[in-house]
Amino acid sequence: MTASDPVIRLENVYTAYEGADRPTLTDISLSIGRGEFVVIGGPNGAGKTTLLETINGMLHITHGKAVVCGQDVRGDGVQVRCRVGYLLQNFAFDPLTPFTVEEVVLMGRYGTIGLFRKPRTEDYEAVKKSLHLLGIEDLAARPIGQLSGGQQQKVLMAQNLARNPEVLLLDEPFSNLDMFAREEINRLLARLVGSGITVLIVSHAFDDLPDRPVRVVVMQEGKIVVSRECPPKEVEQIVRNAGKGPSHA
Ligand SMILES: Nc1ncnc2c1ncn2[C@@H]1O[C@H](COP(=O)(O)OP(=O)(O)OP(=O)(O)O)[C@@H](O)[C@H]1O
Repeated sequence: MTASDPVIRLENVYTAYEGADRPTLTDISLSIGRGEFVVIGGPNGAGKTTLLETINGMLHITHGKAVVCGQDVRGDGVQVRCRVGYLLQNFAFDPLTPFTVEEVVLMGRYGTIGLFRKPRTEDYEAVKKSLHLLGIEDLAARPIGQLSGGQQQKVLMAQNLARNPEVLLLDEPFSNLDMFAREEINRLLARLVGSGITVLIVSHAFDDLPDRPVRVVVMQEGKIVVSRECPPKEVEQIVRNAGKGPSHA
C-alpha cells in the first residue's frame, strides 16, 4: 500500500445482517483517502452504522470488494480492527463495571500487547497520552461505571486513540457532550486529520464540523446517494437536499 492509495476502498459492496433474507447495504462504492474528514448523514435506518461496521469488518459482506488500510476486510477483519478505531453510538457502561478509566483505555492496546502478555511501558505511555489528549487525566483512577455519559464517551474516545488508529469511525460522538466538550473534540479531530488519520463521523448535527473541506456522504435506504467534497458550512444543506438525485464526485 502506498501513501496515495485510498485508505478505504469499497467496490459494489453488499452487507447483510445474520439471518436477514436481503442485504441492508446495497451496491456501496466509496473511496476515502488518508487524512480525509468524512461526514455521514441520512435519515434514521438509512444504513450509516451498518456502513461503519462494514468498514470495520464486523458484518458479513455478501458481494463486492472491501479493502481497508491495505487489508481485505472479507479476509481478515481482525487485522482491520487493529488499525481502525470505532466509537459506538450510545454505548454506556453498567454502573458496576469493575474497571477504572485507565484500565478501559488500556484495553485499546490489547491488539498490540497480544494475548496473555503484560502491558509494556509504551502501552502505559500511550494510555497517558490519550487521557491527556481528551483532558481526562484526573479521571484515570475512577471506576468507569460511575462516570457521566459524556465522561464515558471521552474515555471511549481515549481508548480508541490509545491504539494509534489509521482510521477513526465515530458514530454520533457528540450525542452526550456539552457545547465546550464538542468544541474540544472537534479541535482534537481537526488535529488528528491534520496528522494523516482518516475520520468518518456519523452525525445528525452539522454545526460543529472542523474548519476545513470535508467529504459528505449521504445514505438512504442502504445506498449512498451523495458522496462529494465541500466546505463544512454546506454539509447541512447537502444532507437536506439529498434525495433529489444522486451526485458523486
Ligand atoms: N443487528 C441488526 N439485525 C438486523 N437488522 C439490523 C440490525 N441493526 C440494524 N438493522 C437494520 O439495518 C438498517 C440500517 O440500520 P442502521 O443502524 O445502519 O441505520 P442508521 O442510519 O445508523 O440509523 P440511525 O440514524 O437511527 O442510527 C435498519 O433497517 C435497521 O433496522
